[in-house]
Formats: sequence, structure tokens, C-alpha cells
Amino acid sequence: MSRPIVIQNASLYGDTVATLVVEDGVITAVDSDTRPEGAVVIDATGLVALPGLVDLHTHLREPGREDAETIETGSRAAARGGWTAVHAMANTTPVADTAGVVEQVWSRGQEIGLVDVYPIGAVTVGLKGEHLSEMGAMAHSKARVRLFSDDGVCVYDPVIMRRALEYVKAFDGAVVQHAQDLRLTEGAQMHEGEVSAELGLAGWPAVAEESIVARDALLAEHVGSRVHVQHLSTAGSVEIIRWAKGRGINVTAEATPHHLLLTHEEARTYDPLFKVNPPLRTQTDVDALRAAVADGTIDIIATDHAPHASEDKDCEWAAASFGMLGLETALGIVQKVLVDTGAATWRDVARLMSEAPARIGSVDDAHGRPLAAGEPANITLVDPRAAWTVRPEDLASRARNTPYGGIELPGRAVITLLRGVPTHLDPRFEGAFA
Ligand SMILES: NC(=O)N[C@@H](CC(=O)O)C(=O)O
Ligand SMILES: [Zn+2]
Ligand SMILES: [Zn+2]
Repeated sequence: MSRPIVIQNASLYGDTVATLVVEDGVITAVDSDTRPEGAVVIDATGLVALPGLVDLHTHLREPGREDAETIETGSRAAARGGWTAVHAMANTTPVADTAGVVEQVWSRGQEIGLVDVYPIGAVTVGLKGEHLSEMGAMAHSKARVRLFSDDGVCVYDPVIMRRALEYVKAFDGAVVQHAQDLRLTEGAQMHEGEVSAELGLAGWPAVAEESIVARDALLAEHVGSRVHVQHLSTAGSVEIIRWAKGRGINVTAEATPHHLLLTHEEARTYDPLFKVNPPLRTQTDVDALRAAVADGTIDIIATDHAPHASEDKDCEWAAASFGMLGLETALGIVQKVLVDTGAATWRDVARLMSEAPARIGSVDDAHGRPLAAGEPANITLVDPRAAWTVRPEDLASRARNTPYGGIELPGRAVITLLRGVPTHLDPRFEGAFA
């Protein structure tokens, strides 16, 4: 058993200042004078306490591309970023399309113990879009899979999508969609617009995302099922989600930190660190995404942490892989673009990055719980005044493909607790736990 921890003067949800007492992995008291014997006492003055963050969209690359990331290095990156749970995407080698693979991923995550790793199952065998995977077997395996996604590719065939939506109803699951019309984006390299025209790079038009978002919302309505749309990137997609929710369709959506911060102008550098799927869009899209996060149309912020080996990124734009790192920088970017701008509060951040993703991922028995007595001690302490400069070489991730090298972020997680066990400690707190 780990030592009891007393966290004094933390600002719960950036709001009331209180003391949290943690014993045997559980919050045993809030704002009491209890001091369990042998407790580690932390002075959290100036720190914001949030429920441990839950990422609904992480690529861990194991099995198959352990040169880019492993469950261990990705777990460490997650803990450092303030996450206590991540949902691991299925586009590994082999693909997570069987009970065997998802059980391995789940068990490896538990063995490492830095973060709960919840595998997402593939919708179709080998992500090929042709035959449904053994979703039921994955759902009933010890990994208890509830979310299914072919992320990296779109579930393009509307009949397959319909069947998947019907199937997941049996275990209260959801289909998680990478919305990309394949025909409209053949060979696409970046957002289709002024910049792609100037640079002469093949464009990925907004309509290629929006048409699939609309189709899937309607399919979910038709069969009475639940769909979650990944990495929403356009103002039009926001309008469709808003419309679908107004109509009572069971749809949820996520935005990534990079789509909330960066635009297609970055492509002018020709630096593949900015090459991502869906592509960075226009400032109008960024503004619409921020507004949708603020008003609740977009339910969650998810990283789409996509590690790549250097040979897949240190090359010319057209040859490079899509994707960028996100776990260690997400909280700082969210503070920068939402909290420090007044668009959202820390209370909102708790909802966007912990409570709502836990609910959508059906892990809300363990994560995204209230900071209250009797709840599991999954806690992230954020120092909103600990500005830092991102240095790719300092990241815990095995990969180095962050687009934020040299950028200053306003704050970061300084302590992460998973069931009362510190999984990340800023050096200033190491002494207290020694
Ligand atoms: N986002 C990306 O650009 N890449 C992701 C796949 C995906 O999320 O679609 C990856 O697996 O590298
Ligand atoms: Zn995707
Ligand atoms: Zn992804």
C-alpha cells in the first residue's frame, strides 16, 4: 500500500480551496483536519486539482511499431501530461481486431501501472472496411471494450457503418468515427484552400469530413445507436453536430488541441511536423471549434497523440506520415487557448478532459469521478503558473514529432495520482514523497 497523502490548499476545479486526504487509493476526506499517520503532506497552494484526465484518442503503437512508441513510453508521457486513463487506438500491427490483441494491450497497461490503458477495438477486420471484427468477443473479453474505431481510416461503406452501429447497441457501446470521405481525399496532403493552392499540395476539402459526419449522425438516428466523431476540424462539422444534437441524435464529438491552436498557414514551412489528419484548417475553423468547445457542442478534447519514428517525419512533406504528439502538451495548450482567454474555466476543463471522455468511453465507474470522499484518488494537480518551453528532447514519449518545439506553454501538470499512487511528480515534490 502506498503512503497516505494530504493535499493542502488545492483549488478544487479552480474554485474552492480545500484539503484532500488520500488513503489506500481512495479520497477519504475533503476539507477535514484528519492527518493519517505517516502521510505525505503536499502544499498545493496555487495549484488546481482536477479529476485525472482521460484521453479518448491515443496511439500507443504497440504492438508493431515499438520504435515509435510503446505502451510503457506512451503511459509515461500520459502520466506526465496529467492523464490517468487513455484509450488506445486499434491501428497497430497486428490490428486490435480480436479479443486476444485487446486483452494483451489491456494487461500490458495494467502491468506498467502508470495509466489505465483502455483498448479501442477495430470496427472492421484489419481496418479494411469490409467485414465487421469480432466486436462481441472484444466487448466480453477482460478488456471490456466499449468503443470501436477504424481510426486512421474512415468506416466508409454505409452498410458496414450501419451494421456496426446496430451491433454496439447490444453492449451499450459506440462507434467512433474518423470522418473522411476516401474518394474526396485521394492523395490529399493538407487542407484544401488558398494555402494548398499556393503551395501546390493536393487539398483535403472540408466537405470530405462534413459529409461523413452528417451521414453518420443520420445513420445513428436511423438505427437508434451512438456515434462519436473524432478530431472534428471544420466549422461546417460543428454546425452539423449542433443540428444533430438539437434533433436528439446520440452523437458526441471531440476536438484536438492542435486543431484549436494551429492553422493551415503552418504548412508554408513545409515542415512535416504540421502534417496531420484531418489537416490543420483555417482561422475561421479554429474559432468555430473554440466556440463549440465553450458552448458544449463539442463534448471533449482528445489528443490524437500520434507518435512517428523519425524516418517517417524527417523527410519531405509528401512522403511524411500524418500525425503529431499530444499527450504532454495538451493541458498547456488548453490552458493557453481556452482558460487564459476566458473561453472556459477549469471546471469546464474537468468536464472536457476527464468527466465527459470517461462517460463516452464507459469508464466512468473508475475515472472522471468527482473530487469527493469515497471516490478513487485519480487526481491531477495543475500549476497554471508553471510556464515552460517545449523541448522535444525532454519528452517522455519515444517519438519526437511535436510541432510545439520552442513554444512556451503557460502551465502543466505537476502531480498525477493514479489510485493514490504518484505516476508523475514535478521535481519540487519529490522530496515530500522521498
Ligand atoms: N491523426 C493522424 O494524422 N494520424 C493518426 C491516425 C488518425 O488519427 O487518423 C496515426 O495513427 O498516425
Ligand atoms: Zn483519425
Ligand atoms: Zn488518431
